[in-house]
Amino acid sequence: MKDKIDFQIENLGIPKFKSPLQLSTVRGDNIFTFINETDKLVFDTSLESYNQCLTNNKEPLCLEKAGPRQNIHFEPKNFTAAIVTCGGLCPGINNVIRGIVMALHYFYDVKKILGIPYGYEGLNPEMGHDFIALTPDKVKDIHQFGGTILGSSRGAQDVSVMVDTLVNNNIQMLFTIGGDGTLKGCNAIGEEIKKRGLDISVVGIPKTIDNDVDIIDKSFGFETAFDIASPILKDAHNEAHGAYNGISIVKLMGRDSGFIAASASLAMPVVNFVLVPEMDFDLYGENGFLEVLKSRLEAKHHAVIVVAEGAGQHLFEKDDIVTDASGNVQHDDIGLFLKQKIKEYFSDIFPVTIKYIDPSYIIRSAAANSGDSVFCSSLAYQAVHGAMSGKTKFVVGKVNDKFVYLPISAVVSKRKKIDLESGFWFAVLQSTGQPFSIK
Ligand SMILES: Nc1ncnc2c1ncn2[C@@H]1O[C@H](COP(=O)(O)OP(=O)(O)OP(=O)(O)O)[C@@H](O)[C@H]1O
Ligand SMILES: O=P(O)(O)OC[C@H]1O[C@](O)(CO)[C@@H](O)[C@@H]1O
Ligand SMILES: [Mg+2]
Repeated sequence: MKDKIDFQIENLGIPKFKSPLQLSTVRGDNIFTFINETDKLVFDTSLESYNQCLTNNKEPLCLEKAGPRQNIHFEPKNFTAAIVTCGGLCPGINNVIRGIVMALHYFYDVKKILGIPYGYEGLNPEMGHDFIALTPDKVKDIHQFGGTILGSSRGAQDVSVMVDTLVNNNIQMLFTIGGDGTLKGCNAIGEEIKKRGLDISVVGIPKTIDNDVDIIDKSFGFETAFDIASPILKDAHNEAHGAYNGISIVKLMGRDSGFIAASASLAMPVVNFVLVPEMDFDLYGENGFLEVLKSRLEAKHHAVIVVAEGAGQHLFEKDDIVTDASGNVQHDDIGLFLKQKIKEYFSDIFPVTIKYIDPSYIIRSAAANSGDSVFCSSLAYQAVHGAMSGKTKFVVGKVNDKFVYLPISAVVSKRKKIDLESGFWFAVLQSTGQPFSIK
């Protein structure tokens, strides 16, 4: 049975230089072994899928294992690498920058590394931002801080101008740290490079607290974001509990996917209702949210509601769609809307006390927690190994808990959303006790 590699990564050429890494080529010598290009991982590990492959005499869909290769494409010392960070902030960006610089410098002897300031904007010379020279000394302490030392931005830039900038500055490797938009931008830059026949590798390291990048297990920063959100839910519970028929509403980020709201609520099981963009809930009617909330208050006299910012958008009457500079839809404020509707509904039923909490940017501007810090440096090292071997237009991430390389195109074709039929969402329903459907 031969592997079918649908997740095939493009390569700039056959790697012809020997890696400077002193690794092993055989198992059993207690030294890490180079990854062979034929080392693959099966994507769907279920027995059902395996049996289907056998029955249909088909090859399983495989993934490229991440890690250092024995032969590399770029001659160490001889080139310039660059790093850019785009989109919203996210815990761990500085850890990834640090990891990339350290790996390039110490593993591969790459001495010229440039930081591109303020996102893709920094690749447009007309903006007048100066590049930042990145050295181990410059980045050694940055993992302690949230944000990005390079700055970020949203908004479209001319891909051709950005590629001109790479060429004019002899940049042969570009690491882009960002969400779906950044990754699409990275792919577009990679396509333009290919069109021009240039020898430049572009890499994406998926960053988003929303955890909405498809296929990968999780994006870095997501875990820290819900880690910061969960103690806030405990405080919200104290507030709700402190009043007879007290209600706390906490709005958490999550533009189109409710992973932060759901995970924070699982981490702090004091939440009674989690409302996410993936749900199509109603406010009114016998099984509508307000009636379900009333039953909860009659039984327990307090309630904690966590709502993701993208939830309930179907409840607004919209005249026109507002977008940010990158074209992302800006949602109506579901938190304040719910507060108002709850107030109105209970005004002639019984008195309620409502506390509204919006932690907003606090959950994404902090430094990475320990778990994310470990994850970020591994992502950075794997990204460097892949780029050095000449792979391009790829992202690094974990799938089935293993580091792999995936074509950017595979992860940006759709957003990852909570599957309402999954065990994950069932766990949320078990933890909160909210009805399976609020209609
Ligand atoms: N299809 C595309 N082609 C080229 N560039 C793009 C594309 N989509 C987005 N970009 C650019 O990528 C950058 C970041 O995009 P965006 O603001 O959507 O953030 P993001 O990377 O998705 O991060 P976040 O998770 O914070 O939304 C912007 O400069 C945007 O113009
Ligand atoms: O206000 P900004 O910086 O445009 O970003 C807000 C958005 O960014 C995110 O945090 C994703 O990065 C979303 O959850 C949120 O909607
Ligand atoms: Mg985005």
